[in-house]
Amino acid sequence: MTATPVRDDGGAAPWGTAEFTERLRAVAEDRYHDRHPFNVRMRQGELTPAELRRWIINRFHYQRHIPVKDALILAKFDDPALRRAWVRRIQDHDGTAAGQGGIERWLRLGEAAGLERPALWDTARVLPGVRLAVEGYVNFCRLRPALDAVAASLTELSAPGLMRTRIAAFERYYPWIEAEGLAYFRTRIGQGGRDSEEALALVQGWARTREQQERAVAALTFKCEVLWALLDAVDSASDSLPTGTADGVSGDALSVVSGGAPGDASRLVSERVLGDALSLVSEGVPRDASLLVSEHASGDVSAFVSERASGDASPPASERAPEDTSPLISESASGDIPPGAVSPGPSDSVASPRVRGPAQRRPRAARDVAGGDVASGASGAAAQAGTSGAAAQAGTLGVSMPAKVPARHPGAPVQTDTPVVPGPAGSPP
Ligand SMILES: O=C(O)c1cc(C(=O)O)c2c(n1)C(=O)C(=O)c1cc(C(=O)O)[nH]c1-2
Repeated sequence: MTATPVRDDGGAAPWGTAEFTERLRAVAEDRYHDRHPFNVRMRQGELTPAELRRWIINRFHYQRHIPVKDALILAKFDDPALRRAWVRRIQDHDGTAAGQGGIERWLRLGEAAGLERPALWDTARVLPGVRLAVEGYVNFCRLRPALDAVAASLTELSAPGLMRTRIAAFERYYPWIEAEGLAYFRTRIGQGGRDSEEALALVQGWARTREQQERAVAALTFKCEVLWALLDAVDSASDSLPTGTADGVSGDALSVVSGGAPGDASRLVSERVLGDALSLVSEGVPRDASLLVSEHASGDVSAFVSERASGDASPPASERAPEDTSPLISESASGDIPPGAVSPGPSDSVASPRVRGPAQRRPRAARDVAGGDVASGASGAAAQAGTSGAAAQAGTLGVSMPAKVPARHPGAPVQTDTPVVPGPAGSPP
């Protein structure tokens, strides 16, 4: 790395492309979840069938939200060529017809491991920490500028190598998982390599100032922490712990927290819901990045929240979805009500986890911030918010609903319009 040149205005000069790229790759190398003890045990053949099934169920929650976050990113692009390129990611996961795509392949992985499809679709079985990590990522991509959201996807630079190792480990140590179940991982080797190289080119082109480059590095660091936190939750799960609570509640809380929603919005939510948790979480958000959210999102968010706070903007009850309309409910509704999933799947027996020291489980950045504490604080808030009678209402509509349907906290912000950005040839997002 070179010494930092200083511009005339006192700001640091941008890194050259090679140094910027090296810094991004260094983040992935230092903090990627291939180093997480759960992944280490997976590749060493040490996971029990119950642990692997727990991972498959919880990772599915991540998988099913990838196209959701990609749709949020797509909506930021003004350039048709860029949208055409990005929409392929959604198709990779959703397929272009029923029975295709990555989500389908992950469901088949579940079946190959003895899990019925409803067990994967059932969000009530998702661990609270996994729910928070995934919603943190989705909301990061919802609230941040395109540069940050695309940079966050750069963990995929490291994914193909992990896939190859995982396939070899599954074939060697977990032969009880039928071989065709590994199609998901095989397909991702090519897709992940292509996606990450495309995303890297975009980020290199967009991040022209040092500040933008640092934002990209911070976004990638955040994403590594998302993946790490997800595995922490899976690794430390125990039969005695409850699984997830209301999707919308925890998600809305986290959208404020991880997205760094500014001004009125964070004050309102922190007073009403999060209390100390908010201050803990905001420590975990890269500082530079949260400043940027304020730049881009503050107007929209505060306008919305003050409307909500005054009460004037609430739609009449007849216009509301059961209990309340939450972007997070609708975001995950497609999965909550999967085609043909009328009942929860069989319960997977989850083996008692091994006990490990907490310090062992997180990369440096995650140990230094309060992510774990926040997760429990935010999920506690979520749990208090309760559930609704939406299932009963949905019954009258002839659709199956999960037993628990989340209520959204009235003070939580909804989706904000992030600025639409031009393609690579335009000015940076
Ligand atoms: O199994 C893994 O370790 C792993 C990691 C990642 C990643 O690095 O974000 C992704 C995936 N898998 C994956 O399957 C996938 O579709 C994917 C999309 C993205 C993304 O951020 O856009 N990451 C990943």
